Amino acid sequence: MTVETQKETLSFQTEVKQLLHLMIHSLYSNKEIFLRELVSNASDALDKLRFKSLSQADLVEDDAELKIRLDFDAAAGTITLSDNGIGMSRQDVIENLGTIARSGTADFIQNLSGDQKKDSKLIGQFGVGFYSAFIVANRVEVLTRKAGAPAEEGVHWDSTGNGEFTIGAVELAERGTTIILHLKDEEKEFADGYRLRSLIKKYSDHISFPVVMKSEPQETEEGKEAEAPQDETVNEATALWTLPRNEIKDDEYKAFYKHVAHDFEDPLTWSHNRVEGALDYTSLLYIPARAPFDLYNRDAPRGLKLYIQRVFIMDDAEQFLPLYLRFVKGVIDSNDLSLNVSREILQNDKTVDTIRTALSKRVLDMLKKLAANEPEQYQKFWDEFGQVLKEGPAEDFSNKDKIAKLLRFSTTQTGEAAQTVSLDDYIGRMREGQEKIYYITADSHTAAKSSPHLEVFRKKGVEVLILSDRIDEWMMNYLSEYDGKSFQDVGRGSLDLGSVETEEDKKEVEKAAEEHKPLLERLKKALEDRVQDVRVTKRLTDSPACLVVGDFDMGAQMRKIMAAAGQKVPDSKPIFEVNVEHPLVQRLESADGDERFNDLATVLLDQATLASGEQLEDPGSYVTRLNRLLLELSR
Ligand SMILES: Nc1ncnc2c1ncn2[C@@H]1O[C@H](COP(=O)(O)OP(=O)(O)OP(=O)(O)O)[C@@H](O)[C@H]1O
Repeated sequence: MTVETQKETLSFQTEVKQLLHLMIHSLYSNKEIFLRELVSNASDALDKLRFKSLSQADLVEDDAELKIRLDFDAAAGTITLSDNGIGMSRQDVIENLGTIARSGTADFIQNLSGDQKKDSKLIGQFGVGFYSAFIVANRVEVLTRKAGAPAEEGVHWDSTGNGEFTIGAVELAERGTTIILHLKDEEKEFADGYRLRSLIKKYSDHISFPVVMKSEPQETEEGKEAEAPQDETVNEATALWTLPRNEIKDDEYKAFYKHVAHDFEDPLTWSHNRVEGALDYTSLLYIPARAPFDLYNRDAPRGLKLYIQRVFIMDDAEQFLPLYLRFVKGVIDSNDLSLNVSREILQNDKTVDTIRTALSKRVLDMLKKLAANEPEQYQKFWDEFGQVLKEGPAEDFSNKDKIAKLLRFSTTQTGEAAQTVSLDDYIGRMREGQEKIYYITADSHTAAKSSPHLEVFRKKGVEVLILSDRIDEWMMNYLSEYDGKSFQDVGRGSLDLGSVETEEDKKEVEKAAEEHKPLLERLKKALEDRVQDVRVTKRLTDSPACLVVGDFDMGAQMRKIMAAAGQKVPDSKPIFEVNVEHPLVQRLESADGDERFNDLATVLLDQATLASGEQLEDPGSYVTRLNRLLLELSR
């Protein structure tokens, strides 16, 4: 290295400091992953150079053999990893190795608990990357020169990982990046040929580029001169997805996933397919075990790594999968697209549309298989990504039945908030004579579980799906039936229990409505500003009254979503249903004086509103009325 000029000391962004601290402390038991991360970065840098050189052939200069070099010095306790890839400019280095650009990072870090065991799992949501070098090194140097830049634009970055780094200009004869790890005393064992070889084999065997090391010195016979160590490629260096499936071991699939996804946990499952015929492409799709922290940020990077004829084209090619499958990671390698595609071209390309349709089906089939063969693993998937899959019926109407099969619900039968019941399970347990799939929506599982709307279902032993995720009511707008059975919101319209309800039940309600007509009329008049109708309920056994949404009116959850989005919410009043068997309603019937009747009726309506999880427009009046009634009672 020549004399360093333009040297300055800069501070890491706060988030980097926090991440470094977290990484060093929580990934300690996985420390060997540093090598995979650095090799993955080197491989990405080579991919990027190869791509750029398609349009700028002179970028590769006279150094066209793309490779990664790994050296070590046991005496000095250093490991050196070099690539002749795209390299970085001074500005690139400051941005890439001093900051984290992903939005939401600060919030993510804020939410860490400080409990190393828990946090080490969470870091999987982040991806580890370059900073993992500091797990084993107490000083890291980076020497890099951007492809195409002159030798004097080399950059030297140097840091002990303690909040600051220095950056200076040096002359570098070759393009690309060299990373020198000065190992901590207790990690010096990594500066060993066998150890490094085995780590490369284990984690980076099937990346697309050769990893070259010097051969180990041979034992020599006395008197003979030792042969000088030779360069040798220590990995297979054939991109994994290009191999036939039967030649790939599960461990190799898993290692490759970690390389592609920068994840340190195994994937839940994968699907590797070669399609030939009208279209010719290979896909290798993985389902991760853990959601990234920014899964719900719809602008966060997502998508597959796109290769065309084995040449890397871009990361995060989101056009190959619909948004509701944005958790899928992997590679698509097409022989039909032109090497000079851009994101804009991909957006309007028929071939891409066809591939997206096929890949969506493939992912759904892969999930179906996982659910059938490894239900516990599927449950893990659901807990992490279920909410995203719920966007599916709206986004991908043609696959809505397949998606519906994959949904999992909490129900009145399980009594727990965990979503574990499939629609097939539900149908398998339907009561004789039950024709519909019943569900309830509410803001929270607790509110849904104690909703008065469930009373008659409990009495009749009919299971009800409990939907309390924000997206649920919206999703149900797109699911009208499953397996020939229609869905019925138990809080909407007139209740149809099919033949679970006897003729007698029906007659009784009709009779009650007739008998209590004057009460219903009086209630309607008293509450006409707030309800569209008053009727005798079939829903309640224990509660005096409840609110029902009209068949074509918007439910409470949707109203809230629309209001939060600043949209105008259509005006509609609920239907008020009363349980004429209930003593409070009977008392209402015998109430004399309009004031007392109105008080009691309004209190019942307010209570029904509260029980449906809504807030009262005028809570103060509710309290005043209730107190007045309580005082009367104690008189
Ligand atoms: N060997 C390299 N050559 C060129 N650029 C590199 C190299 N290593 C890292 N970089 C640059 O530094 C950036 C940050 O690397 P880092 O490993 O921290 O994150 P990442 O690879 O982008 O994401 P993650 O590893 O979290 O998926 C990379 O995106 C890349 O631009």
